[in-house]
Amino acid sequence: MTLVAGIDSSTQSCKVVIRDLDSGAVVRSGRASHPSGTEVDPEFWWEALRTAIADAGGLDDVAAVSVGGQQHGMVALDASGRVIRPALLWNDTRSAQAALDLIDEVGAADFAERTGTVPVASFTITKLRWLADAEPDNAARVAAVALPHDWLTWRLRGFGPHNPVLAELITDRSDASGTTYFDSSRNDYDRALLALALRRPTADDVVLPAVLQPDEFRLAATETPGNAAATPTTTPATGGSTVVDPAGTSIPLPARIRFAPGAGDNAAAALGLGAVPGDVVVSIGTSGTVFAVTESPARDATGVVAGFADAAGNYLPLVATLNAARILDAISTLLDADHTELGRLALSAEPGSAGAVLQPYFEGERTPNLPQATGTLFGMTLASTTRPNLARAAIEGMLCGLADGLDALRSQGVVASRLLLIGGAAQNPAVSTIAAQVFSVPVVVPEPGEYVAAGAAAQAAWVVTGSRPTWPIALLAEPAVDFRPVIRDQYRAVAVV
Ligand SMILES: Nc1ncnc2c1ncn2[C@@H]1O[C@H](COP(=O)(O)OP(=O)(O)O)[C@@H](O)[C@H]1O
Ligand SMILES: O=C(CO)[C@@H](O)[C@H](O)COP(=O)(O)O
Repeated sequence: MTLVAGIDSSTQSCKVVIRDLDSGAVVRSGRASHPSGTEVDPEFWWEALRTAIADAGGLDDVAAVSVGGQQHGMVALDASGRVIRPALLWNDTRSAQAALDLIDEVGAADFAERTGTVPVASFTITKLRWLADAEPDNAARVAAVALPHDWLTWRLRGFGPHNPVLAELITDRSDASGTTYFDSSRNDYDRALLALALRRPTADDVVLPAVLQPDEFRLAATETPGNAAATPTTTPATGGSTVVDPAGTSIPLPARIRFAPGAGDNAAAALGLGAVPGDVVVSIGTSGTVFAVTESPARDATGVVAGFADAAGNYLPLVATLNAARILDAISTLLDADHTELGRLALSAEPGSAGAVLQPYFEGERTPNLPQATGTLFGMTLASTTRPNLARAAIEGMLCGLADGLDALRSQGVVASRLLLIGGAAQNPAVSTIAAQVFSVPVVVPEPGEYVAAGAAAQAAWVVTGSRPTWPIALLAEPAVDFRPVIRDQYRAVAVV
């Protein structure tokens, strides 16, 4: 049996799945938590990755591995391969003004034309401009910029401060397209935009990860000519090699293990689900995302739809919200209920929550672009202010933001024949039931699973066989369309945009 490993280094945790290459069956898995906060030292991700790999029984019998991860986070490295400051994550809104400044300087239409996307605070380019303005000494030291999955792949291969070969950073089109200094039509970086962000005359000397094709791979540092700083040793049990890290953080890896390019988490999920044109994926994790695989790029000059690339050579127009599963976490805590009880309460209320409407901008919002916003509960009356209505209003408000996202995708020509609901909160039956009331498209809930890690595992399989695997997807539920216009009508009536 040939095994491949897929990793999802997401906002809240790191998940590892080991799959059988032929059938796609999950053979074993592991996970570990990430610290909370919108600014995180990448060493915590590395530590969580090591823990999750150990929890999954190690990688010493896998043929290939690939890392998917949260998009956009700024991992700035100096010339000695050290992380200059904690990474700013996709949900850190401090670069909102930097986004406005860059749009002023470049123009929204030009940004959309050159990169597919108009920047908001989430995107890497705005974080680099924030660094240049707020921490110029740190900005002056930037020798390379990586994304979370690029940096983890580099570390896993045996590079790092102990072996700082910046030129060995690798990535893929999907994650590169989330920087807003990459043009996924030309498959090349826009270094003029990068220089503008860093306030430098040129950024030609800044190392950016090499963008690999889906069937391209790299080997470990010990097996990469000219990069032998990490001394090879032999692992007796497997006859393989160990990537030695003087900091004592080695992960045993088999000889000749292949490292696939990795991907942004949403593109990896699309791959893991086998999404095809006509499928729209709604992911409800820390972020809420709505996206689709398309054959041509989106270029939305209004900035609502991000014109990303996918991980298989197509495109991935996407709308993201900052407020998704954690709204349900917060309301569960408020109601002193666990997720199961929250769902039970929500389903005991009527569609429309008796007029209660939760606009869930608890962490500011990205879509609509309101980084300073806060959440608001509208429609409080003696009749509506009950635990069931509040539980339902939380789910309805969260889903209405995503339904607006689907409308925006459609305005870019995306066809929605069915909607695949994934992510931590999709496991709640109340979420899928209410989704069938909010979206006027058939909803399909795949079996609970780590679809980002599944997509990364598919990338790993791809670099072993040379072609994309077709692994089956089991469905958990297909709730009948039960569209209740009252939910979106009420939400629209209170909309702050
Ligand atoms: N049954 C459930 N109902 C509602 N929320 C849930 C449920 N199970 C998990 N979650 C929430 O889903 C989130 C984790 O989802 P995940 O997709 O792994 O997030 P991320 O990829 O952003 O790290 C957490 O906020 C968790 O509390
Ligand atoms: O910013 C985006 C997409 O543009 C987010 O989707 C991040 O990629 C984080 O994803 P999760 O950790 O919430 O799954």
